[in-house]
Amino acid sequence: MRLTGVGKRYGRGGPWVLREVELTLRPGGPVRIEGANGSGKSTLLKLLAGIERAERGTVEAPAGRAYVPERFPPALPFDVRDYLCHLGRIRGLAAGEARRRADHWLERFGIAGYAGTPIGRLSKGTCQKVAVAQALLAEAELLLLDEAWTGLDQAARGELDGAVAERVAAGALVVFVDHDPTRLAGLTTAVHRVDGGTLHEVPLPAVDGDGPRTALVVEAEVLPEWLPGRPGRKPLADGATRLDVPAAHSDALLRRLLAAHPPVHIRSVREETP
Ligand SMILES: Nc1ncnc2c1ncn2[C@@H]1O[C@H](COP(=O)(O)OP(=O)(O)OP(=O)(O)O)[C@@H](O)[C@H]1O
Repeated sequence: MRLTGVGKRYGRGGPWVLREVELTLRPGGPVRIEGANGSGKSTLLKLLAGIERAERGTVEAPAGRAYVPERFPPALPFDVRDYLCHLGRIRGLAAGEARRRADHWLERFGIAGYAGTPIGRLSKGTCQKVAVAQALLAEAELLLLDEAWTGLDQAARGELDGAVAERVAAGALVVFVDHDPTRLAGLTTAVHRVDGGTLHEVPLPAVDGDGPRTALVVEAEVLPEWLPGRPGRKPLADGATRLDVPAAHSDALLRRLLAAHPPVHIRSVREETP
């Protein structure tokens, strides 16, 4: 995915929100876009999603794109499951598969009980879960998340973290905006900052190495290349691998390992205080 010399402004004669933006992204890990309020992060994601058009330059992005907007329009004349199935069909899924995926994501986000509820009657957080589900259901090559965690309860935030790790493991490119600097820390492979209308790559924040750590002994044919917390990996004499991460990343790491294909057998998990 590549942006070359991209310029964007809203309306003729309006100020340029983005100027001469150059960006090349490859699958490998989630990419964070950061910047102050109003700097142009959502605008950049809309360009990548194909929702806004650049006045200058070119945007090359895969056709298979899914997007969670910062504001999801809740006044849609659909029940939750019908809406998800409808979007699945638009994205080329057969009716049965669209329904299977809709039910899968409703279940994972704990909102199966709302399948028959009109979207306009949902609470804000439940509506956000639907917004996230519609994007995940597509299994798109490019997944764009604009503050998608905002308003989700803790369990759903964890589900979304896990879903991002699964998309990355499947070879998708994930680009996200979030004001929490620890969001997907350890999994993120690049950070780009929007400032003064242009984009600069910034160094990845260090994963904290001084606090408590978690050591896991796992057995697997192949371990996923990207793991939350960027764990140290030490092969053991009996063929198992010892993974070592800051304890703050252990839940995300466990979730990722439990969702791995081929499966990973977790032999032991131990907290270690320095
Ligand atoms: N549809 C629009 N019409 C006119 N101006 C717009 C429109 N959308 C965004 N802008 C302007 O473009 C600039 C960048 O907005 P954008 O929403 O991309 O910023 P952001 O970095 O995502 O902000 P935040 O962190 O507050 O979500 C702002 O000055 C905003 O007012």
